[in-house]
Amino acid sequence: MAAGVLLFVAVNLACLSVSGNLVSGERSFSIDHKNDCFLKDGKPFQYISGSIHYARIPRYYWKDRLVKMYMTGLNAIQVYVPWNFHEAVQGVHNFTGDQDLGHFLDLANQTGLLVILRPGPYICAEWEMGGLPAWLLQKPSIILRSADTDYIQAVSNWLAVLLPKMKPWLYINGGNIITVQVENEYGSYFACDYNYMRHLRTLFRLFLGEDTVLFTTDGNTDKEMTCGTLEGLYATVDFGTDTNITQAFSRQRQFEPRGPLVNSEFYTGWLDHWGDPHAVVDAQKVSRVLEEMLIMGANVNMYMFEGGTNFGYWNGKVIGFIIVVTSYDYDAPLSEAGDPTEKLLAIRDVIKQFRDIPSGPMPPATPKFAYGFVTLKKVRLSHGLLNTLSPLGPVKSQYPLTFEEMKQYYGYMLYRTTLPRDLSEPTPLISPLNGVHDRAYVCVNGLFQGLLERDTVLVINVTGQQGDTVDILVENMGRVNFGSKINDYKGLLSNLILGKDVLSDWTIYPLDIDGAIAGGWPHSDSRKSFPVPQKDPSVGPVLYMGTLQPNGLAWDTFLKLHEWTKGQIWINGMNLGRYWPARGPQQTLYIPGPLLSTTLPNNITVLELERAPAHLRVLFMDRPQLSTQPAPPGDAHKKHCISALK
Ligand SMILES: CCCC/N=C1\SC[C@@H]2[C@H](O)[C@H](O)[C@@H](O)CN12
Repeated sequence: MAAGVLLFVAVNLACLSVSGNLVSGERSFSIDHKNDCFLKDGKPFQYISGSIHYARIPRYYWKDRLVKMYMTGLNAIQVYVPWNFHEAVQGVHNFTGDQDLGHFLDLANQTGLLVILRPGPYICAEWEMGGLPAWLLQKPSIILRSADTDYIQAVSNWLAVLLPKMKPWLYINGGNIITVQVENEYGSYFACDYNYMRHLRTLFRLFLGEDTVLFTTDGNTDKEMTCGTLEGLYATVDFGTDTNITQAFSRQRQFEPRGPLVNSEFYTGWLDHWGDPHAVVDAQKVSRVLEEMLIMGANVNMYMFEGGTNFGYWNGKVIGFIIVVTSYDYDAPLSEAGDPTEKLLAIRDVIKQFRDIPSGPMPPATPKFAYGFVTLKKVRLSHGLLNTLSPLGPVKSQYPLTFEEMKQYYGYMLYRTTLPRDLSEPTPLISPLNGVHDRAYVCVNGLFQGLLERDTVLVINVTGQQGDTVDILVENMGRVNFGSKINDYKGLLSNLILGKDVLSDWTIYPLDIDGAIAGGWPHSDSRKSFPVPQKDPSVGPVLYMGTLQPNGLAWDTFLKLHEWTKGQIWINGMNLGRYWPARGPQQTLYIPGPLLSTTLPNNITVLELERAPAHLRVLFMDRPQLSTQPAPPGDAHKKHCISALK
């Protein structure tokens, strides 16, 4: 063992012998700067924690995942609170159903798990806009994550709702929250605004009291730690399996000469972007590095332990057109569907060396079912369709308006105008300022002409006659969640040029597809409307529908859209997220069993944006496929199904 590690080990073993002098029965959680450890009720405490995001798991499965984490030997979980998940509309707060954070914390408490809470207000997390609500962008010049007065006002209003709500769950108040993080890797952000961090510290202290352990997390570089840390907030670091542990903790010691060693995000896997290979991290490497840190007496949170899914439009992205996929499996110890893996087994074997593992069997993988093929059909176009999808009606504007200007923040927007002249020859349609955010599907008189894609496809050719209807469906693929470009406006941010003409006189339809589907459309479309003759556009944006007949089972399943291209899918009104098998690596979408009905037909709606296969079939499988490379034959899928755990 390297000398450096021995030094850390010696210092931290001291912590194991100490015991604080507390009034018996008094609850406390604090930092012992003399013996370099946490103290829980006056006794040395080392947390072995895992990240789990309730916003990425249906409420029904929260307990299942938490029990599996407890049975692995964890004594704590780390939880992000996505601001935009709870305040989608400014001033309207939702803490019910899948947003019921209090219920999640109670389940963790009942399961015997302490909580490391990370309320941000920014959280990164490969989550839409890093958890910040898009309505903040109503102020075009807002400087997010700074002392910008409008941003600070919105943050203060949000934390004045959230933090008092969290106070009863503080460990010192009888709950299970032991530490609370302020902001998130702030040192990696350009602003480096100490007034902002001081304001947050004031709010957290105001609402959570002086006794709560507040901390920060940053990458282990000097610049990051310099801008991300603040007096009164305990500085911690994050790093993965390829980082030198001694160097990383030495960096923490530069800022916290005494106190517990903490790796707040030990990466057990990694995230996927559309078009990249599926990321995996070797299980043996994870368990070896974990063991080294625990031997040093370090406190470790494994990021992720249970990743889950970016349902709906919740995925994030990095700058440009590098977009996080729908699955947040993260190659984590618990799979996206909550199945224990070999990696979990290896981690559990390590933890056994440091603390007693709960007796009893590991709960098995939830049952999966291959419901088989369902053949879809096109949704009948009708004159009333736009009234259904855009009930508030269109907005007319000489030049395009953004999603934010239209006060629609997610999904799709239809921009309609007419051809200013005859285009007998293919004529370039360009977005000169790369202003298509993020993809635009261009149709003329209902016929698909091509697509423009941010950063990559900036010109297509168009033909038609003067007066033809030009429909441009613009897709918001998720907002930047990391770095300086998180002011990620969506829609047509600049004019489109067709030949020599600037296209103008737009009719803009905010599309509430989710609302229409939640209202039963298109399966209950009883409207006596006259179908519009379809020029059979087998390419371009087309809606499809179908039904998965009930079979008495509501088991988890995975939907494969083989030979479909790219789109969005809803089942029984739930937006399952984006699919893009043509780009990969993800090939299947996770469908939680509780979403399905055991007795009623399960309604499927698909918005295919580019091209559907002739067979119009989708396949419900009993195993995921997260890589473009098909899973090897045999029991490879059992990589995710260790049901034999003792
Ligand atoms: C090189 C960019 C590093 C950005 N930080 C990342 S990528 C995966 C994780 C999660 O986003 C997590 O929310 C961040 O705190 C740290 N991290």
